[in-house]
Amino acid sequence: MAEIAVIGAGKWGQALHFALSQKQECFITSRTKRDIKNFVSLEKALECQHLVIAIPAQEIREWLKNNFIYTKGQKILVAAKGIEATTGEFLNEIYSDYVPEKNIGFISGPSFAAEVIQGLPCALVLNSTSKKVYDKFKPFFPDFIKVYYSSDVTGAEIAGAYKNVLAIASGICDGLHLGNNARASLISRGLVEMQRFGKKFGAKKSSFIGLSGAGDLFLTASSTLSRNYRVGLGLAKGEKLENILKELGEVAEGVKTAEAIYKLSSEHFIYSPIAREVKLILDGKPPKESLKDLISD
Ligand SMILES: NC(=O)C1=CN([C@@H]2O[C@H](COP(=O)(O)OP(=O)(O)OC[C@H]3O[C@@H](n4cnc5c(N)ncnc54)[C@H](O)[C@@H]3O)[C@@H](O)[C@H]2O)C=CC1
Ligand SMILES: O=C(CO)COP(=O)(O)O
Repeated sequence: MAEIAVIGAGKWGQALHFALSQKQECFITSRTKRDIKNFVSLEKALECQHLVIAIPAQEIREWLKNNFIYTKGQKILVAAKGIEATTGEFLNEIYSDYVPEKNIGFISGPSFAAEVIQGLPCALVLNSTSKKVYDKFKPFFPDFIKVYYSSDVTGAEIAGAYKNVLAIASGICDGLHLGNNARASLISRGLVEMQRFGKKFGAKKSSFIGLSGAGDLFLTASSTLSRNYRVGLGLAKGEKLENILKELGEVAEGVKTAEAIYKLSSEHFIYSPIAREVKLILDGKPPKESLKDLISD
């Protein structure tokens, strides 16, 4: 029996499959059959003792409900970055109905799939309340990926999800040609904003200044390799969200996560001005107006 399988063969699932195939056989599965080495059925993948699930945040509740059978005490790694828009629940809350906390971990950190699949160097954080999950998965990773451990699941999750919203904001800023000064201000204020949001949910400050927060934010908010950043560029040009997403053809988690953060910030009275303006722009507010509102007191 193979030890490890990736579930979800999108960009990130395929990149993780490539990485995890360097030292051992790694299976991969998805809802549509793909021409990838070691592609197997879901049933076969679920027989593995170690699973990496790369299904987007907004889809995972339904997927777990309809497909997931947890009977073998498998160890699970969650690769998605997002907060469920309909409920405002974090991924660890959704998964807690299916997998015991001691057997689950969450990946965070700056890691464009397009670079990982070329074997370029990368550093990730494996976040779990149980270090045993890290100890189990770490040996599976190839030499080009350095994997750190953190127990701050909430901090990593919030950082990974929030940076997607800030990447949209940064794309808007660059799309409006506001300059490097404006983008640097936006990113640094965004870092403070996500930290403030995280504090409300018990996240550790250190997660936001490390790889999971600043690392992933700096990456995503300054590169056209980021889908979320590209959504921002499109919005700044006045393109319709629907058309931007159609053209993208891949998930941009920041879109729905902006809704989730807006909801949670309203319920918990958290000051989240950048995420709020991103949500309003996604709902149709002209980006230039948002900017005025952001810089005026
Ligand atoms: N692409 C990247 O560089 C990185 C992506 N991530 C995160 O990983 C997650 C997945 O992203 P990508 O693979 O890049 O997106 P993608 O858009 O390339 O692929 C998404 C995959 O999820 C599958 N999927 C969607 N709905 C499904 C459902 N209801 N049931 C079963 N499968 C379903 C799709 O078939 C597709 O294979 C996202 O949360 C993203 O934020 C995290 C780090 C890096
Ligand atoms: O999370 C990512 C890199 O760490 C990928 O970001 P995008 O989904 O914006 O492409």
